[in-house]
Formats: sequence, C-alpha cells, structure tokens
Amino acid sequence: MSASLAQSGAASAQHDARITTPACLVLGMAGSGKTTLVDALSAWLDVDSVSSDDEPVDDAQLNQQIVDAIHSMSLNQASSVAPPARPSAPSAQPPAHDVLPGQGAYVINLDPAVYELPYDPNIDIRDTIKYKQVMSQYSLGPNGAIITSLNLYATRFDQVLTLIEKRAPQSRAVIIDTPGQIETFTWSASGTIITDALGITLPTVILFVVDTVRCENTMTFVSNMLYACSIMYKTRLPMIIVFNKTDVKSCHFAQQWMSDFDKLENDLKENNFLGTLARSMAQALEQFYHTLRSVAVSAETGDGMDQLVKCIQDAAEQYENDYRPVVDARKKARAQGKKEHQDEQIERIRKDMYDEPGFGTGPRFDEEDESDHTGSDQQNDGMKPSSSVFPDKHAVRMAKMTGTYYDKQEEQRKYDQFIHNMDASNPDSKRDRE
Ligand SMILES: Nc1nc2c(ncn2[C@@H]2O[C@H](COP(=O)(O)OP(=O)(O)OP(=O)(O)O)[C@@H](O)[C@H]2O)c(=O)[nH]1
Repeated sequence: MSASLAQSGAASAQHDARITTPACLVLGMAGSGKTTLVDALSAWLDVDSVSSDDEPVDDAQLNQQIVDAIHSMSLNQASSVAPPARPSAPSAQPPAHDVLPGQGAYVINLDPAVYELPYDPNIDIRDTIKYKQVMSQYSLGPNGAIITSLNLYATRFDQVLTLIEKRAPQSRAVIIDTPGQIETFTWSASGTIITDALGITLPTVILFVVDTVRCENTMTFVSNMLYACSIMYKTRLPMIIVFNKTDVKSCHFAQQWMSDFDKLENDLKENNFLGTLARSMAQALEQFYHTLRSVAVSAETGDGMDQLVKCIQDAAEQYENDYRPVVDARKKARAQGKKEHQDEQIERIRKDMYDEPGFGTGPRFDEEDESDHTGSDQQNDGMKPSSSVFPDKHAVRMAKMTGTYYDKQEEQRKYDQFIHNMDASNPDSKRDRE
C-alpha cells in the first residue's frame, strides 16, 4: 500500500471514530430550575466516578486560547481564569454503571448573566465574556447583552467544540446550561449555531425543563408544550420533557394531559378567546406528544435522576438511529459541494493561467520578458513566448497597454497560495490530488 493510501486509511478510520457520549442541552422557561437540574444531574453522574486522567493544565490552555481569540477581537476584557476541576458530589440515588459509562459529567455554562452557580463548570462563558462590559460597551439592555455575549462566544465555538471532543469520550455525559430567558438562546443565531455544532458532533438530546407547579395552570402548560414543540421541530433533536419540582407537586396531572386530550379539554376552563386558542393549540400538539419522553424529577432533592439518565440514554440511541443518518447525509452533501466548488475554482485558475485567448494562440508576457529582453534567443519553456519573438521592452509595454501582459510569477504565487489555503482548509483535497 502506498504511503498516501495508508495515510488516507488512517484518516478515514479517525473520521469514523464517533463520540457516543450524549450531550444534554438544558432548556426551559426562566426559573424552571435548569441550573439546579444541571447541578443535580452532574452530581448524580459524578458519584463513584473513578479518578479520571483529566489534565486540567491542558483544559486551561485551550480555554486560554478562546479567551485570547476573543480578546483579539477587541470586544471585551476577558479574564483568564482556568475552570477549576469539578468535585464529586453526593447523590440521592446510587449510580447505575451500566447506563452512560464513563467518568462523571463534563459541564458547560452558557449563561453569561448568571451571578452564582451551584456547580463548578468545566467551561464557563463568563471566563471569556464579561456580560456587564458588553452591556455598557454596546449600550444594551439585559437580554440584548445576553444575545450579544452569545454571538461573540459563538464565533469561537469551534474551539469550545475541540475541548468538548477531547473530553467527552471519557465522560458519562456533556451537560450544557443555557441562559434563563429561553428565547435568547433558542431564537438567536448564536443559539442555532451552537445547537447545530453540538448536534453534528455528539448525540445531542434536549432536556426541556418544566416548572410542574406553574403548569397546574392549563394555559401555562399548553404554552410550555408549544414552546417545546417548536424547539423540537426547529432543532430536529430528540427531546425529553423534564417535569421538575415534583417534590412540591406531582406531575401526574400533566402527564395525563399529554396522553388524554379529552381530559385536557375538560380542564381548560376558560371560555374566552384564550381558552379557544389553547384548545386548538392543544389539539395540534397531540401528535407531538407521541414522539416525546417525559420524566418526573426534583432537582432540589435529586429524586428521579436515575430515570432521567435512563431516558437520556434511550434518547441518545434514538439520535443514533434517526438523527445520525440525516447528519451524515448533510455532512456528505456539504463536503461534496465544497469539493465541487474547489474543483471549479482550480479549473477557473487553470484556465486563467493557460487557456486564455492570447496564450498559446497569441503573445503574452511575463516579468522575465521585461528584464531579460536583450535580443538574445531563449528557450521557450511553454509558459512564455520566446524572447526572439518579442525582442524588446517596447513590446512588453505594448502588451501591458493592450492587456495581454502576463505576470507569470505573480500568477504562480497566487495559484500556490490558493492551493496552500485549500489544503489547509481541507486536507482531503491534497490527498485526492496525490
Ligand atoms: N422546590 C423545588 N425548587 C426548585 C427545584 N429546582 C429548582 N428550584 C428552585 O427554583 C428556583 C429557580 O431555579 P434555577 O435553577 O435558578 O432555575 P433556572 O431555570 O436556572 O433559572 P434562570 O436561569 O435564572 O431563569 C430556585 O429558587 C431553585 O431553588 C426543585 O426541584 N424543587
């Protein structure tokens, strides 16, 4: 086997090595308990984790790269605090090692505005983006500043992803906490970029956290479900409805509403416009409930974490079966499109260099012609006309005036640069050419 073939085999084997650790994107209305849930879930996953081979220095270096990159955009004065290693925490439930094997959870905080976190994230947006500075620098209100902070972060999310790809294989799950105002993430460009990037890298599952106590109100319940439905269809990722705060109120009523539309209709007391709207929305949502998993938890006490983890594992399997083929097809189409575009560009440059009218069929000149034309004969190298045909500098000046002047060295330099850039952005293209 040739060296290049062996290299190509190794590269594709590496490409095929997929990360199976699920990523849990935690979304939900403000105050639903997202942060508390991230804390409880990560603590549950951390219990009994064997001492890991984490290299905090390495993490710090990569984090520093993100900080530096955003610094270089001159948009804020980020700090360079490396995230501390996460301590193990006690749990209400013993961990089941057959579900989500690995060592603890890898936790990411994407809420730039949160004041205090009950957990120590491995990656924290606040290490890089100073939310208050963004607010004053751009004269923004709280939500505008969250969106702008996320936008800034999204521009460097590829580096965060490198970090996740490195750490995820040893972890039981990657858990991502999001800003309190759900729309700042789910309906912003940066939220979409981050979700898509995660979705094509890891088996990503959305945990939609619902405040069960508030959902006693049928209108609030329908609103929550409508939000969840729109997010699921927008991201096309598997979703779990996490009924939180069940230490205060059982979610049995809500799960009944999800499985029995007549019951929900009966319980929708309002006979005004809102009631009619909620009824029709609830009916439209019936189909959506069939594709959903739901689980009852209390992030405060840790109850229900074992069922939640089991649900995450099932949803990650669903991702592999239903979503992965779509992602792979999308990636392949994108790679194919990129290659065709590059081939097209090469062809265009090749034409520019060799096939343009005037070259081969007529005279063209390069810099050497201008300096070397002393009247002596030169060997025609196939790229430029022999000097005997154009014996003096006057002819070069004429060529420049008539647009047939050809700076061979400059063209070659541009072409080499193009090939270099192309190889840097797509190593496959180099291999293909070889
Ligand atoms: N009783 C009870 N309270 C809870 C539970 N989970 C969260 N809370 C409380 O609900 C409030 C909001 O919790 P957070 O975890 O901050 O909710 P959040 O969704 O992250 O909030 P924002 O991101 O600020 O919108 C806090 O006072 C929590 O203590 C739970 O399971 N039971």
